[in-house]
Amino acid sequence: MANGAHLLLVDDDDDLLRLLSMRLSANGYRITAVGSAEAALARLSIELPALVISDIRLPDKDGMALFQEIRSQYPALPVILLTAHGTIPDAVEATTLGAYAYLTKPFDAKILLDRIAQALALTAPAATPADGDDGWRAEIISRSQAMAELLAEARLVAASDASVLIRGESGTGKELLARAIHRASRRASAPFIAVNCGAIPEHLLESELFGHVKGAYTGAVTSREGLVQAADGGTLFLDEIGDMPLLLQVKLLRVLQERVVRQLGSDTGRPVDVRVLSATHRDLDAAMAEGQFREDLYYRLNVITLTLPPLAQRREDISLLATRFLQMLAAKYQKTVHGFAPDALEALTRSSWPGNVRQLYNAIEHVCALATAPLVPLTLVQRALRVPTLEVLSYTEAKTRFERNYLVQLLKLTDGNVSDAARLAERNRTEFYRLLSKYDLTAADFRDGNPVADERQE
Ligand SMILES: Nc1ncnc2c1ncn2[C@@H]1O[C@H](COP(=O)(O)OP(=O)(O)OP(=O)(O)O)[C@@H](O)[C@H]1O
Repeated sequence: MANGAHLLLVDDDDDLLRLLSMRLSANGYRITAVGSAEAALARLSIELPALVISDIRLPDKDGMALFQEIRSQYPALPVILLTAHGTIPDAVEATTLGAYAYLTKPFDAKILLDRIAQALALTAPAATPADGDDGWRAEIISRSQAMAELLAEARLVAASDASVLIRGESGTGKELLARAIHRASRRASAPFIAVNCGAIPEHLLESELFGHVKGAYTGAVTSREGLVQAADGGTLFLDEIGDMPLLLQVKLLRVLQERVVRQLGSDTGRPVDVRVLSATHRDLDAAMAEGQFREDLYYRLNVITLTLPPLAQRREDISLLATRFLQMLAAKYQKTVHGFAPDALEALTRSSWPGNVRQLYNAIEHVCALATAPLVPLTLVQRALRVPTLEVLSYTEAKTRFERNYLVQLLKLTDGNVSDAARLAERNRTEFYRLLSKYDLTAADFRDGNPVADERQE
């Protein structure tokens, strides 16, 4: 749906301008229509639209010059160019400079509507809750329906004191969500203590969680309060709970049931009031079936489950996350990078992201470090995604590369034994040697320090 998005139309053809305005208004857009580049720049300085649709040929300032000015002054503003046949090369060049798309006149209104919707979807702002009270989730960047629903649920859950199990693949933002729940809860002003149960060795985890008294074990030279106690009044976040050793699971369960912590080596317990949030990327049902995770603890921790969808299932979030991360990193590294070229953003959106938001952040950090222009091009994104760029080789070059690789593979496979390699290639030795010398390959280089007896060049 158009949702009343504001579009600026720029064309010196009055009839087209009128027709387009009617069509787009009928589709729910708010339209400002102007007949020249100067008028367009004036409008932009008054009110920034969500998108500009501009003819490439304009009377005063050329449409291309207008486009370039928009690029430099408002780099995040998407532009769709309209072109007649004579100006197609300019339009193609404009897309390499960051125009979202170009359409050749006469164009199909349906295609224009599709392009507008796509461009707006890539650049739409993050959803802001209607009550404006979004401080609790300020760190969570999202605009997908899936995340909006999850956050609405999290907000409700936060008001209760129920234990919450947050599930989701690694890097989906489980800890971020736990912090947000804490911030939205009545415990917000008390501590939020995060413990990564998978990262602390078993023998240390117990004393980290419950604390110890002086002399409880060799090396316990002073008494120490545990993390459960430190979270008193607040929230204890047990990350990677699926990695908690069975023995500690029993002890944790007892603390949660009795609401009393006993330091290692002490006989007396101290009352504690904590809300427990836990997270796992492991399949706890399978862990329970295998006897690796206690069922009673599972039910105590899992009063409510929230599941963070993998990034690939909320692709609408990708361009927003990427753009925000780029802005944050550009500021951090003091680089002049404003945004992504449309095809670069599309490549990011289409990628599979098995490492989820963490992997996306790392990719953007890579891109930001290597960026040399204000608009990140597709090639740089492909590099960060480790997608090989399509290299068009001549037939001869492609054949040469193939032959060289083929010979190298054969020599590796046979440890440099030319007789065996020639046999596999179904060529005689003389011919095989000729091929090797054509590519400057020496069989001896593939032998493991032991020259093969019968391999002497003929
Ligand atoms: N929606 C989001 N908005 C902004 N940053 C995010 C979002 N989701 C995740 N991140 C960032 O991605 C990184 C990974 O997030 P987080 O540590 O919360 O994931 P996790 O699911 O707990 O990972 P793991 O299972 O590996 O512990 C963090 O740097 C976090 O700030």
